[in-house]
Amino acid sequence: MSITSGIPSGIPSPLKLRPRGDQRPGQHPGQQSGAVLPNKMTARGVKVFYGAKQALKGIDLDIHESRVLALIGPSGCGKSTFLRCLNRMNDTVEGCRVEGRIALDGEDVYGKAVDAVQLRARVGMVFQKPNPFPKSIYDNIAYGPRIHGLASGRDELDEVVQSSLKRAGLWGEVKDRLREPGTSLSGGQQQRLCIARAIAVSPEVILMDEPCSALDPIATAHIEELIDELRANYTIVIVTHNMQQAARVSQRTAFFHLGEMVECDDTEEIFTNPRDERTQGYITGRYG
Ligand SMILES: Nc1ncnc2c1ncn2[C@@H]1O[C@H](COP(=O)(O)OP(=O)(O)OP(=O)(O)O)[C@@H](O)[C@H]1O
Repeated sequence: MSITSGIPSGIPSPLKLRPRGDQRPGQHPGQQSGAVLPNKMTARGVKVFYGAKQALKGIDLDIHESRVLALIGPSGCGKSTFLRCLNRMNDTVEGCRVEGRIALDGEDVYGKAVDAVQLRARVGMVFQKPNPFPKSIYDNIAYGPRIHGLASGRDELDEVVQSSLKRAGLWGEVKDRLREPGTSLSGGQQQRLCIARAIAVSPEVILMDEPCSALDPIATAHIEELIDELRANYTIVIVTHNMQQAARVSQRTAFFHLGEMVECDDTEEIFTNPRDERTQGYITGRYG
């Protein structure tokens, strides 16, 4: 499947900055121009503190259903921190405090009634470094459905394992070696295994934190194609340092800087016609 987004493969120079406040009436700064798409998740006034240090300074962002949203920005600007707020991975970080509201289908994910483990099944995560469990390829995928009671018997579990591996584009390569350790796969295959593992519990949103940074260009191309295919069924948020990758895989891009979300728009707009000079500086390589 083609993953071109209409943007040339190099990083295009921005044509000009749009004047600040050049927003359509009623449009939220984190909202895409053009057609109104349903929000799968929303963030409002999200602040994050690590002890006394503030890492996010009030993020407002809409995450549209069945789209890929890329989070870009210089190192330390808070992209991963924001990503981890979306499925409460920050709950596991000592001294981390989150304020504001994050909703999934309108429901506050930090609400008292919300079970973080269940939330993480709905909002799955793929990490920078492939991290298969020290188990067989089969058991890597079967683990989540087993603990969440998503398959009623062996046949159903086999079916979930097969369909997850197919969706992750890995079935053909591993169907005859399901009992081999997940760690016996190549790095790119391991990352697709981790994506299959996330898919196996039927998530609605998949968060990806620099999923290709440990991979070679061919494995990266495989994952990028996969991301494009997956968005038909899942909402995806990806953190990437690679602006060509953001341009290739995402429909919307949000630029973060020093704990703020500076602007979010159609990816093509961000890369050709950013509103803010900080975005322009970053995408033209002046800093970051
Ligand atoms: N566990 C932690 N404890 C203390 N400070 C942290 C922790 N995690 C992140 N930070 C700080 O929060 C800020 C944002 O970090 P974060 O990792 O979210 O940025 P990032 O944009 O994802 O960076 P990078 O692109 O380098 O991965 C940084 O100043 C970082 O040092």
